[in-house]
Order: sequence, then structure tokens, then C-alpha cells
Amino acid sequence: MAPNPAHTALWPAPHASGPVDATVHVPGSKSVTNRALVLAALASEPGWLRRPLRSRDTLLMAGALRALGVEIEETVSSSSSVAGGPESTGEAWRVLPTGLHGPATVDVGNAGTVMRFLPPVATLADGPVRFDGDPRSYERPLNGVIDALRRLGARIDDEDRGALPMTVHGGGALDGGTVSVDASSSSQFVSALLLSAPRFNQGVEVRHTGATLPSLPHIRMTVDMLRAVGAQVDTPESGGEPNVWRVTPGALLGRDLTIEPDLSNAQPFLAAALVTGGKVVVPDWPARTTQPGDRLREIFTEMGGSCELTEYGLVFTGSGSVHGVDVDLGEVGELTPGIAAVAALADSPSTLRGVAHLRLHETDRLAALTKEINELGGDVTETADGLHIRPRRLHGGIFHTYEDHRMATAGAIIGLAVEGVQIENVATTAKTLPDFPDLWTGMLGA
Ligand SMILES: O=C(O)C1=C[C@@H](OP(=O)(O)O)[C@@H](O)[C@H](O)C1
Ligand SMILES: C=C(OP(=O)(O)O)C(=O)O
Repeated sequence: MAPNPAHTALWPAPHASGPVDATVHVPGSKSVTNRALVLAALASEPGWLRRPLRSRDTLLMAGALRALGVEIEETVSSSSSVAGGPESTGEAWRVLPTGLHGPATVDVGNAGTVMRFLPPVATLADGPVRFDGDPRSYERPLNGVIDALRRLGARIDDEDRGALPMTVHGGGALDGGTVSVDASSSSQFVSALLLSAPRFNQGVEVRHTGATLPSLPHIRMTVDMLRAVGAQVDTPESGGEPNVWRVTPGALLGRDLTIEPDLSNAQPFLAAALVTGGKVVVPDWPARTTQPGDRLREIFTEMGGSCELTEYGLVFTGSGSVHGVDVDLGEVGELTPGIAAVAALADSPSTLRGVAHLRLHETDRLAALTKEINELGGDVTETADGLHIRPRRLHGGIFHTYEDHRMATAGAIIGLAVEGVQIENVATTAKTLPDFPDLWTGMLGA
């Protein structure tokens, strides 16, 4: 098969001629948008999502729910056609839940949220739902969801792969009950089971059995959003047993929800302020959030910046110096590529720990970061659960991205400080941030 020209295209990463000084309106959170879509589809009354993210992952989620019979009406006001046009700035989605129907086909792309959150929803449909996706989706772990759903009463045909492609034979309802799951490879196994659980006959009790559990803030996001639509959820934090979550069956409310900006997608812009000694303002940064990107305030401060959270948003300022860090990123794994890029430009070494599960993300991120930074002259080694990064003078070259949006934005950060970096397939940022190239050049005043 001939390679897709978009995948081999090279984007000259802009080099910063001085400190950046910009306000960047970051589109909505992928994780919040996709949870909100699922919860709205399972509700017993219509709901609204305002300022939803329109990106590949969220359009796949919306498309899949529509395939199951849910109506999602989009309203795009003409005044929203800033920063990339209506394609990327959908104003509001009205979700009208209906009975969930099969037969249907779901394309998960390479979206972890779609491949994990929707099989439990599909058990509630009244017919077979076929799941398929990008080649990489076949390699990403799904066995925790498949095994758990079977034990809760579902019929799933995966030809013993424990992975995609597969068919969930929806029976119109699911028993639910207590189930153990090893979610050490992805927190999304737990989130997936909790999100649909109010609609299971007995709700669910999920008991995580693995040695580690990544991305806890994302599980808290699931719990908070469930509670906001009226679900009763018991958690380890609310006095329950460690690693056990319980959801009571019950109807879900339709909600009018404004989606927060995606703080993980704010990362490259904050990193730009850090590595150029400039200033970036991100409007609407939430005062309280479960998004893991909020940890950037602390991590990027340790790496040399400073921040002020105002009513308007986050003001982040670089000092002109960038320092290495020794940090456990297990709770905030999706921030690793951007932190690794900054660390490669720092004045001292870094150790990034707690992220072995990144080998199972969009690509093997530990291998990809090591290879690509080293090919620009860097000195990165993989450890069992992370990276050691010893900064060195880097040179230009091609930064391969492996169809991983966060590899592309990591390469762009390096390109600010290193002349001649070319990003392969920058279009892969469409997974969560289709506007990235325009926002990036806009930030640089180009
Ligand atoms: O639930 C979510 O929205 C997510 C959970 C995390 O997944 P893992 O726990 O698989 O890392 C995160 O990395 C991903 O980007 C989004
Ligand atoms: C790991 C990520 O995505 P996914 O939701 O596909 O797991 C990510 O966005 O960094």
C-alpha cells in the first residue's frame, strides 16, 4: 500500500527568534468531552455540551453514539469561527438519548476513550455492535474491559484475542455486580466500567487488583462527572476500601455542561514560554479541576517557570532558565512527551518515573522519545518505568511522530530552541487538537 502523503509530509517546526508573548485559547478537553458524551447518551433526558472539543477522538465518540441511535445536534455559531474555523470550534452539542440499538459498527480510531468507554455502553444495545479501529488499536490493552464485562454478564466475540476487533452482542441490559480488574495497563478500564454502571441492573463494584494504577486524576474525573449527573459513587477517597469503586444503579440527569480547556493540550504552549523565557496566557484555566494537566503548574514551576492563576486564566512565565526534574508522572502520564522535550533543553539531567504503561499508548512513547531526541543529538535512556534525560546540544533533523499527537507537539517544543527540526505528519495532532499548527504559528506571531 502506498504511504499516505499526509503521514510522510514534513512540517518545519518554527524556531523562536525571541521570548514568546501570547494568549492562547486552548480548545476543550478530550477526556471531559468524551465522558460528557457517554454520560449524556446514557441519561434519561436531553443534555448540552458547550464548547466541546471537535477533534478526531471526540468526533469518533460522537459518531459511535450516533451509530447506536443517539441524536447529537451540533450548533455552530458564526462568531465561533476563530482559531481554525468551525471545524475545530463547535459551539454546542445537544444530546438526545434514545434506546441504544444494534446492529451497529463503531470505529474507535486510536482513541483509548472510545475503545474502552464504549463496549460497556454497547452491552446495553439491543443487538450486535462491531468494534474496529486503526492497526495500533489492536495492540492497545482491552482485555481488562472484555473480561470484566463477560463476568458482569455480557456476550463478546473477540476470537480470544482479548483485543480489537471484536463484537459486543448487546442484550438490551447487563446484570452488573462485583468484578475484579487489573487496570495497571490503563486507568481507562476502571473509568469504562464506572461510566455505564448506573445503567447496569445491579450497578457495579470494581476492584482493581494490579500492583500499580496509573492516571488516578482521570478516575477522579470519571467519578466527579458521574456524581454531577446524579449517580451515587463510593470511592476509596470517600471512605471506601482502597482500589474499590461502587456505583449504584439509577437514572442519570441531562446536564448543561461547559467543557474546560484541555490542560494537557495547553502543555506545549506553556512549554514555549518556559523554553524561550517568555509569557503565555491560557484563558479559562479552571480554578478546580481533575484534569492531570493542572499538575503542570507545579512541574513547570520546578523546571524554571512561574505561574499565576487569575480569574481570567493562567499566566505562565519562563525565567530564561530551564532545569531538569526528578518526577513520578504515574498520575499524569500523558504529560510525559512534553516534559521530556523540555527536559532535553534543560541545564541539568531529568528522571521521569512511573510511566511504564506509556509503552501501550498511541505508540511506545518511551522508545519513540528516546529514539527521536537521540537522533537530534540528545542523550536519553529508557529505564524500566521511564526515561533518564541528560541534556546535550541538539541539532536539526526529522522528528518522527508514530501517529502520536503528543510526539508531534513534543517535537515542536524542541524546534522552538533548535533550528532545522522537521516534524513528520504534524496532522496527527488532529487526534485531540486539529488547530495545533495554526495555534502554534499564531503564538509565535507568524
Ligand atoms: O480516561 C482518560 O480520559 C485518559 C486516561 C489516561 O489513560 P491511561 O490510564 O491509559 O494512561 C490518559 O493517558 C489518556 O490520555 C486519557
Ligand atoms: C494516551 C492518550 O490517549 P488515549 O485516550 O487514546 O489513551 C493521550 O491522549 O495521551
